[in-house]
Amino acid sequence: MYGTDDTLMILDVDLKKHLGDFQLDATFRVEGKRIGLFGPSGHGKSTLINLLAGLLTADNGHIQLDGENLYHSGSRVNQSPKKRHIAVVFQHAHLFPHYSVKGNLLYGYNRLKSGQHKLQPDEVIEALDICKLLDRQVTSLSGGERQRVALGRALLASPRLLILDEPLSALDHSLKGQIIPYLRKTLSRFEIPYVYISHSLSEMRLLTKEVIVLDQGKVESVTTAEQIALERITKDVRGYVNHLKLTEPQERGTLLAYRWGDKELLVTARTGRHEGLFELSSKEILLFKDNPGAVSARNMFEMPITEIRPFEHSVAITLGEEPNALISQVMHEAADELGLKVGGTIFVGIKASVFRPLA
Ligand SMILES: Nc1ncnc2c1ncn2[C@@H]1O[C@H](COP(=O)(O)OP(=O)(O)OP(=O)(O)O)[C@@H](O)[C@H]1O
Repeated sequence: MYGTDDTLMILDVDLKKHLGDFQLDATFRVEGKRIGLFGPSGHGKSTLINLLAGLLTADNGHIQLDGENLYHSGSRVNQSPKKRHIAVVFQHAHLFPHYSVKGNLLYGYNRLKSGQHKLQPDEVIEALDICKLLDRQVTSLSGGERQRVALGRALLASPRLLILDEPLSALDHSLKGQIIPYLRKTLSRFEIPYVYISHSLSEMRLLTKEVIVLDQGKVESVTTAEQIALERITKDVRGYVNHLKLTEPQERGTLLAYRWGDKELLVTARTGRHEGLFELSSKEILLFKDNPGAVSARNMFEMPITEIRPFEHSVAITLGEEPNALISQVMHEAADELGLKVGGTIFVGIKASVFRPLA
């Protein structure tokens, strides 16, 4: 997790909306500034955010943002989208084709009254690394560049709430990997609260804190992406995916060595000297009761056991403390044989080849 929580947004929603055969019946109250809206396709995420932004009107209910009614059917309040000051970045960046990148970026900014500008163009342009694109026509941009410009335009409109509606889903895997760091950096730097919509749990974990889970038009829970990931540990073939931030590699023969807390991790160089986030599945962390001596795993440490959580078919074991904690998983029988205890220690083996760069 990153950023501070000093500008929390309170969003209180109770909405009903009938669309053909679909019924949205969403009730939740969430406090935070990095909110996720998560759920399978067709379960009402876009309908809900269109209602929040005022692009669609509910049958009845209310939307309160920081105590102010944006919509309240009982009191006949229904603020226009413009008055709500909510900016939306859609899946396909809807840029104005007849304006340059600069023209697009400044579109909302130039329409604000003085005193309404929360952010300045230079800082947004720098954070999104789009300085070299300013004079380009938007029709010549790549998908990732278009999304960065769309995000910059939305931020410069100084909204009270930013909605990101699956902003990465139209991009291929490697472009996603490139744009996620910009999103993380930009969204954590500027104090604009946002709602991030996706059906990717990985994006939810990297970009949000509180998560509203929609299921068939209803709010199933308000939770965190970490909690969802943990609960899926036995259902997901990849188990629980640990994210490790590794920088400044040193060469160690054919491997790369990264400093990780007080330890050194040896990693196979798959994509050169990658710096940033790496993924490591809970299934790829082997546990040993005693030091096994010579093994093929290049990484072998003794780590403290800080939490043990039993799930249906396996047990999740947290090793070490944040920001260098890892979650491993073993079957219940193995957990018994290993004699795991919170406060005890265990030997941990990880092959150098199992770390995957996120980009
Ligand atoms: N105007 C409409 N008339 C009838 N049904 C609609 C209308 N708009 C949306 N729906 C239906 O409402 C349901 C919810 O749609 P919505 O777009 O909100 O889902 P979603 O969770 O955003 O899905 P996705 O992740 O695929 O974007 C779907 O079954 C959709 O077909």
